[in-house]
Amino acid sequence: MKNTEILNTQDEMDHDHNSASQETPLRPDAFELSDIEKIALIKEDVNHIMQTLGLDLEDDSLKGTPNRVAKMFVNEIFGGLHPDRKPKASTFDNKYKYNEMLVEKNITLYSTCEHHFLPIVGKAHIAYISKGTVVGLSKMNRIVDYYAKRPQVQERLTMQIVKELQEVLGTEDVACVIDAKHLCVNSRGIRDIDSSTVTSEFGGAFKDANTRREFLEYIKFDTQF
Ligand SMILES: Nc1nc2c(ncn2[C@@H]2O[C@H](COP(=O)(O)OP(=O)(O)OP(=O)(O)O)[C@@H](O)[C@H]2O)c(=O)[nH]1
Ligand SMILES: [Zn+2]
Repeated sequence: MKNTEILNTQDEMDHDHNSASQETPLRPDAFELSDIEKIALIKEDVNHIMQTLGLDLEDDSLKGTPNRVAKMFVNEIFGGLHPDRKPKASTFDNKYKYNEMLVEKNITLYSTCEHHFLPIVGKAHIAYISKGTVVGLSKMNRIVDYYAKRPQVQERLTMQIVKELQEVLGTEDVACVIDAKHLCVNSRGIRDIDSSTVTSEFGGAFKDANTRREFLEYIKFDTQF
């Protein structure tokens, strides 16, 4: 049986949406250097780590690694640190007058644990109930991807996704559940390959038990095409 660690942010965390705990901790000078300058500095740092480990940086296969890791950090796995990369979420009037919940489920999630810089891999499920505005479906996947591309803890990631969609949609009625594997738990340390972590954030109408249950029922659908 799957051993699932439940971290229910709804019950256990502070719900003040302006609280600093939701913000990724960044220094005030975080964006003073350009991406190109950051890549050059990180390349030197990775070079230093590899030298310390005793690796031969003249080796054909290793010599490009410092540059590859630096580019990957700045442009890919930590690319979501830069606010310029926040996806523009195109919204529309709810002219269809669709007033039920909309669920975008099984959104593939790749993030990085901020404690060990190891991958977090999982699925995010989002629901909202329109108060007059709708958002393009793919924008929900893009918002997940943007906040995932940071050093993260799963609790903060879940809350950041909900807060962003609440702002974009102009409603509190947004929920997110994430089920993810942390390689820092699965592949090192305790090395429990089967455990995964579930977090949830239920805003507005989703605090109601029936509405929440409806969302949780939909995400159980085993959609095959
Ligand atoms: N709450 C929370 N904890 C996380 C997350 N990702 C990793 N962790 C945990 O952060 C903790 C860091 O604990 P430390 O004791 O400083 O790290 P460690 O010595 O490497 O611990 P072990 O993993 O137990 O070997 C570990 O228990 C991780 O499992 C996350 O998204 N949320
Ligand atoms: Zn970790």
